[in-house]
Amino acid sequence: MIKIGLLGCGNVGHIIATNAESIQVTAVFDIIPGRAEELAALCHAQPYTDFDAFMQDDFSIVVEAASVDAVRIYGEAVLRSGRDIAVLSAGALADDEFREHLVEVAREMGKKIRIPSGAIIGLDNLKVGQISPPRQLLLRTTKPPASLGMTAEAPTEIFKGLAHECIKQYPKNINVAVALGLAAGRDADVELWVDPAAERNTHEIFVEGDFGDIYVRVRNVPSPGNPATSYMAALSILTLLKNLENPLVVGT
Ligand SMILES: NC(=O)C1=CN([C@@H]2O[C@H](COP(=O)(O)OP(=O)(O)OC[C@H]3O[C@@H](n4cnc5c(N)ncnc54)[C@H](O)[C@@H]3O)[C@@H](O)[C@H]2O)C=CC1
Ligand SMILES: O=C([O-])CC(=O)C(=O)O
Repeated sequence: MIKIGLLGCGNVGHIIATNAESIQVTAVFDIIPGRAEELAALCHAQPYTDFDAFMQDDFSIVVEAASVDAVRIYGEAVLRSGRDIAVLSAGALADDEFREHLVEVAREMGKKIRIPSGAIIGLDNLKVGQISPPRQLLLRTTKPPASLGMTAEAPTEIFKGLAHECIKQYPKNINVAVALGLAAGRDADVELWVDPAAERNTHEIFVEGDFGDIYVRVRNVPSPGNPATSYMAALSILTLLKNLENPLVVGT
């Protein structure tokens, strides 16, 4: 059974730790002590608020469900310890210099940085863009205003531009856009909307290239502990973990 160290004991951390049927969460780490202790008690793991102590525990992969900052702070140390890292806060990799360095460290150590599809669908086949670059790659995301900590009377576009700029302003809300770009091999265009009538987190993906054109709409149910995060994002990382040791690999 694969042993994981969980970095981040918030909403996604809870979903992972309490649904970990074919994986064993041995250690959990959070900057907020109460969170680490509460989650550790739920899944019979060891709680840590000190990163170096956490890294001494017994696990083969770190699952990051914390923040863009956490990836920047701890990503390299995880890889240098000889472990893979699964990254949900993919927005950290929007910074070319940081990403190239982290990838170089992973290559040097023979380890992997794994990015799940998260709150969207189809990252696997969007990778065809690495061979046949898409002319259009647009993500239109619409969320309830409260999930971004704001109010709005009507549907309002709060950002239009490139993913690597959007993630700087909304690091808790648009990691999907950066993941999309990493898959397709180019920065995605982003339109971020808030809509007071929205009950779901909707991601619409528009792609056009020599291969044809694609339109995908994902209408995600918000997760119970954090409405900004879609429930699917937690299921996606759980699925990645469940399949790590499966000899049958489905998807590009
Ligand atoms: N790639 C994707 O499709 C998606 C990515 N996300 C991202 O996943 C991450 C987790 O989401 P949630 O669990 O809903 O967030 P959350 O806010 O409920 O939980 C995050 C936890 O991580 C802890 N944390 C944050 N920074 C830390 C640090 N530097 N060191 C240690 N602990 C730290 C916090 O104290 C908190 O307990 C967020 O960054 C979110 O933006 C969320 C949805 C989709
Ligand atoms: O969960 C979502 O719908 C998207 C999200 O927050 C992110 O990409 O950071």
